[in-house]
Amino acid sequence: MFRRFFSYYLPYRPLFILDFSCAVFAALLELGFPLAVNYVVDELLPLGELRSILLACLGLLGIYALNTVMQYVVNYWGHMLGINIETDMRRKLFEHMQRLSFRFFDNNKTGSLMSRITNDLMEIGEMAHHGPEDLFIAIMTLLGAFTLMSFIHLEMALLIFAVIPLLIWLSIYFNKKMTRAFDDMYSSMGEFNSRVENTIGGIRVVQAFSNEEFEKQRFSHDNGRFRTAKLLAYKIMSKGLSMSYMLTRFVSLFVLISGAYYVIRGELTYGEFVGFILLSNVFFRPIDKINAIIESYPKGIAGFKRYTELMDMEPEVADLPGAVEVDNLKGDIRYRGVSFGYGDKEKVLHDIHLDIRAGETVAFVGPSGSGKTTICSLLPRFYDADGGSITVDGLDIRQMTLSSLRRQIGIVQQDVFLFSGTIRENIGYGKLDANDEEIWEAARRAQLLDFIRSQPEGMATVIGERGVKLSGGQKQRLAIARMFLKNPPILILDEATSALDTETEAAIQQSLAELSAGRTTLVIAHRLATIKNADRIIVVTEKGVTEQGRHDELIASGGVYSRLHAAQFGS
Ligand SMILES: Nc1ncnc2c1ncn2[C@@H]1O[C@H](COP(=O)(O)OP(=O)(O)OP(=O)(O)O)[C@@H](O)[C@H]1O
Repeated sequence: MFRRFFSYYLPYRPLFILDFSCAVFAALLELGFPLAVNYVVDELLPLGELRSILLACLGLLGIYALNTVMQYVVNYWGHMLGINIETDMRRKLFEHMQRLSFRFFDNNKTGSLMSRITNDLMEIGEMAHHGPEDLFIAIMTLLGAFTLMSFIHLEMALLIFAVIPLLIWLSIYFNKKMTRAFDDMYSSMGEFNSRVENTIGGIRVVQAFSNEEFEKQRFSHDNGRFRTAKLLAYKIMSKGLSMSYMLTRFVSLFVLISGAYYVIRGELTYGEFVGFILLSNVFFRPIDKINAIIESYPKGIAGFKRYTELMDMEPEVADLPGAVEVDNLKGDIRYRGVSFGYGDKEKVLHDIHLDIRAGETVAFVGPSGSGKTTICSLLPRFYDADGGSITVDGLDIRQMTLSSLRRQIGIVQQDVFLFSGTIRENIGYGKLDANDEEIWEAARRAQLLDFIRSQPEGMATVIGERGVKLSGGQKQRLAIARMFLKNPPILILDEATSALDTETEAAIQQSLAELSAGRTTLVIAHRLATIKNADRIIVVTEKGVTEQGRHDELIASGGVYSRLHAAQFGS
């Protein structure tokens, strides 16, 4: 894992070297200061010459000034190193998430994924800056201070050094406990974010059901759990910090008493005594640093573990080696013996055989949950079939690159998802490099012109989050305009007009008819009235495809379709 972590430093070698060398230099200057004081007290003070003392102090001022610059570099450029690494990781994670398949998003909550991209990575960034550098400097200062102290008085130095194993043991002990506590804290933070995301996203449902009280209680339960997890982590941390503080202060006291003893016995000069005290402070400073690392390290490691878990997750649906780019497909679709199930649950599709000719409009009907949507989801490879094959124009869809296949298929979903932004941006999502003329043309064909012109801001009208400021019909038209712009040879219309009133529906049906002209169109419908004119109706039940044919033929055959029709319209 460490190797993997350090690989993120590679692009920033010069920055790392700069930061590291400044930090080492600053640490050396820190060590030099007690020696200088020792010299001033023992050599210059007895001479009684203020001038040379002032000169020496001027030298010290120089050391301080230099150190100030070093500190700035370490703080600013060092953090820049951490921020760069954090930014790279965030970009990689985001890019990786874009590749992950539908099933992954079916099983993971949005809030918890967001928490990984934001909080976790912030902690990793802190660790990336402080971790290796601070550890190295801490060890270096510790050994440097010890060497200098042992030159002054070996016995005292050895006694102080004896405390180190105890401090390190304390660190390791608390570190382990804290890693676990922070792991829990981040898991509950993910859960907590999911809850917030869900409730705020669904606030309209909450208010419509007057369930605010219920949501408040659920929220405060999760909030409480998060608080407990966080408190536990900080309790462990505080115990560790207090123990090591107490220990270091004991040692300082010990230095004072034993130093005074040796001065009285004449084994130590005043200057050496002062130098020793200052050095013992320098000696313990790295321990504070180590404690700081102990605080950030488990958080960073917990975050990095969660990060690598996600990064190691391979997309279930991906390009096969040698997959080809396809373009201008005609849309001749064949399903051969296709079976599919979501996870460990019972299979939804068994041995599906379908032949859809290029340019044909077929409508899938059947009882709810029979698998109509699932059949269509396999075509753009949102999920891969477990068995059998699907071909378009004679080529297996697994032999095509995912992106080129999906460019050939347009989907108008039941629940149109619009991004917060302007009308123009949302139509333009169908073809990112579309010019104004193309966008206006798409809007015209989707019969959106009157609406756009009635808005004071026109195309620049902001439609609110997920398009809340639009009516159901306007959202549908926007989705249709997007499709005109994308202009794919294959279309999937998922219940596209089920939520609209009769008049709007008729108008939208007209746009849809225009949209589907010349394209292979798969319609998933419940409203049998809207699909009478389909070239073919395919009836899907739990048993698979049970009937297919034109409306009149299916009514005449007296099967499932005629019963569904009778149920909707009366016989
Ligand atoms: N993402 C999913 N994860 C797990 N199970 C799913 C998922 N999507 C659908 N299912 C299940 O698969 C079965 C078929 O669902 P599908 O949406 O294909 O049916 P449908 O015929 O389109 O239904 P409807 O007409 O109600 O939209 C259902 O039992 C459903 O519970």
